[in-house]
Amino acid sequence: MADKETTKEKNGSDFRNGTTIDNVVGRRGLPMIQTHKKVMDSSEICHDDSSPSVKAQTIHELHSLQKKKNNKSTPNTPIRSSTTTQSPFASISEEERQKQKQQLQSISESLASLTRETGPKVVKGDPASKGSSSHVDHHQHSPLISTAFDVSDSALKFTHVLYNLSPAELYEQAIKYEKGSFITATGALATLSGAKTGRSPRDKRVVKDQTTQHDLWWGKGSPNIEMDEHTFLVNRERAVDYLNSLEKVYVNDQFLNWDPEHRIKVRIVSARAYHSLFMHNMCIRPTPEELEEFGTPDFTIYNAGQFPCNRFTHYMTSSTSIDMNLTRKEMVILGTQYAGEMKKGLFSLMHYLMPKRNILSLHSGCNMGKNGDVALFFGLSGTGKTTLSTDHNRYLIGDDEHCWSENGVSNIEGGCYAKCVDLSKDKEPDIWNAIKFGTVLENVVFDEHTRDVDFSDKSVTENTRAAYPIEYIPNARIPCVAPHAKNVILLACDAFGVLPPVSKLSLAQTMYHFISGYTALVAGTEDGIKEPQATFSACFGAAFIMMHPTKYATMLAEKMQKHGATGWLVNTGWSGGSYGSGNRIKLAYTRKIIDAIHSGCLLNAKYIKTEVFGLEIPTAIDGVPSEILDPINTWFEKKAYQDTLLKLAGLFKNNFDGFVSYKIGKDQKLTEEIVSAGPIF
Ligand SMILES: Nc1ncnc2c1ncn2[C@@H]1O[C@H](COP(=O)(O)OP(=O)(O)O)[C@@H](O)[C@H]1O
Ligand SMILES: C=C(OP(=O)(O)O)C(=O)O
Ligand SMILES: [Ca+2]
Ligand SMILES: [Mn+2]
Repeated sequence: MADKETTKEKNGSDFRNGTTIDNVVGRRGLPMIQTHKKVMDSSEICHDDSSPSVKAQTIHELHSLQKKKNNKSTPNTPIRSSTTTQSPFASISEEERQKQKQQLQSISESLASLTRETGPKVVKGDPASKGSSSHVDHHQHSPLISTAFDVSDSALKFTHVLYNLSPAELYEQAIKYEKGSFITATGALATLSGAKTGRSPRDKRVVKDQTTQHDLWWGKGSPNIEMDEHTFLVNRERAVDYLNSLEKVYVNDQFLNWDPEHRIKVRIVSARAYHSLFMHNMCIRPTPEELEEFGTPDFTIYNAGQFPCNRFTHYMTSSTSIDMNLTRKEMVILGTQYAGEMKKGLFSLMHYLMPKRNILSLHSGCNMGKNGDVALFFGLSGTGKTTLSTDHNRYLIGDDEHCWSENGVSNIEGGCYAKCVDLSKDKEPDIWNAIKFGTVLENVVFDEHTRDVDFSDKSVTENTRAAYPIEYIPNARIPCVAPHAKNVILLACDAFGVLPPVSKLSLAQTMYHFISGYTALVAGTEDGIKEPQATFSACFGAAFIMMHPTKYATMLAEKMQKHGATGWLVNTGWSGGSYGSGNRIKLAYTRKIIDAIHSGCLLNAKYIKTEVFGLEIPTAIDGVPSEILDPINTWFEKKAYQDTLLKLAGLFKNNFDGFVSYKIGKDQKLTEEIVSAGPIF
């Protein structure tokens, strides 16, 4: 290569020096046309004066000009040594040198094996780029097992760290190294999450130790399947060894919670650019100054998702394991590349940390009107939190995870994670427009040539997703904080089609439905299951809570009482029959219902009470056909409606039996009211 260039340059300079044309091109074809009459002497250079010449002497230098090195304003790009400096620290101040050294040391500590004598040799920058820095941090730490001179091959190798890369850099990494990465027509990064296209709640394990055995909810109904400390360490070692065996890992240092008083520092170590970009979008992005001062993280995720867990390991029932250790402040992911595990894993962490500070963590979306009225949207996956909180007429605070403290409501995240199946530009314009450069599009199908995404195509999965930074929604409120909630909207996607499109709830009813957490999973594509499956997920997110549901319910009741919030139950599911015979309530109608809640119109509307569930339903809402407000009107077969209603009521009752013995709030009266706020039949 170098030889060729030298030859080329030689020929060029011969010509420029005024050697006769024939001499230069003579034997190689047509003579070139001479534009300069005068034959120049050797000191003159022939060039085209119309544009200034490039300020580089060599092609190498030209390429080095293309990328501006700017450590001060963009410290979240990897620090690469320039072509002229030997060390990445050569051109920076002593203070900066120390900071960067500490950063590397901290990463080395994160990645340290617990059974060998040293942390890995970490080095910053892409191993593929020639100028990659060579600073090594061979970090010493205290091992669990102390063997005097235990030098392993892994201790001799470098692990390159790609630290807080920008979306553009991560795009390049993904496209170059991760099969299945493509740029779509609107600039999003399409990726595949591999064999797992959804969460694996049955593979989630939580370490039960002296602290957590008392703090957490264990046993029947709890999402916390126990594992012991030792097994966690076995899996941690497996993940860390896997990550260190790679040529490079991605490290994201970011924040959770927009409330500055309760901000949590998280570090995510992962093997894929897809995972790094996903978390870049989903967590709060630090400013360059904040990143410089980051220090030690409060919690670390080791995502070794491409690598399976070992089924001979105790507690493992599949090749997938998502392990949470609250005492060590670590989470390990093995055997699943579904990015949602990281986001929801951190949410579980917040469901532990925040209530300990007397802050309520919520599986809800949140938005705010022009007058400062705040609404929360609780609901399980697919019930409409993201869709309904993204409202062109209101400020978006967040779509999925929030905290409610003495200061008001704050978003935990820095991004949104929207379902994309059947996404339409007309019905959901803000989400549609957010799918652009920087957005991660998981498991979608697109045209091979035009790269237009077909959102109706479920070939890979029905759970196609878009993860984008919250500021991609034009009316997002930054910082994502809001005053106390005025309306608490419980979303249930009722596939039985018997719950009213909207009901106004008493506080006791709100608690009853919050603890029940009813929605229906539609089997649809699954073989065998012909009818919808009711799911009761306490607090509308049982998979993510860490303590007993009544802990969260008590806090919610107190906050709603204190701030005078109204509870609502909104059915975003079926009407006029169950799944299969009826239809899903039109999104346009649900939006009108939500509008009427926000505006305050619905609070003072005329109500009638339903049988069995005892729900208060309005008789009229602007823009919604009145006959659909009472579901019985929409069913052709009234008997079928009654039977289905009673069937659902029975399911509610069975589910709630598990909670009747728990006290909610300070006075016994509320508990009794809650128990009797369920269906009566
Ligand atoms: N009436 C309705 N209300 C809310 N969402 C609806 C309705 N009808 C259809 N949908 C669709 O249901 C899905 C709701 O998903 P999403 O808002 O992402 O839920 P979540 O954020 O709670 O997981 C979206 O694809 C939305 O288009
Ligand atoms: C990402 C998830 O959340 P949701 O569907 O509520 O947006 C999930 O449940 O895996
Ligand atoms: Ca969502
Ligand atoms: Mn969610």
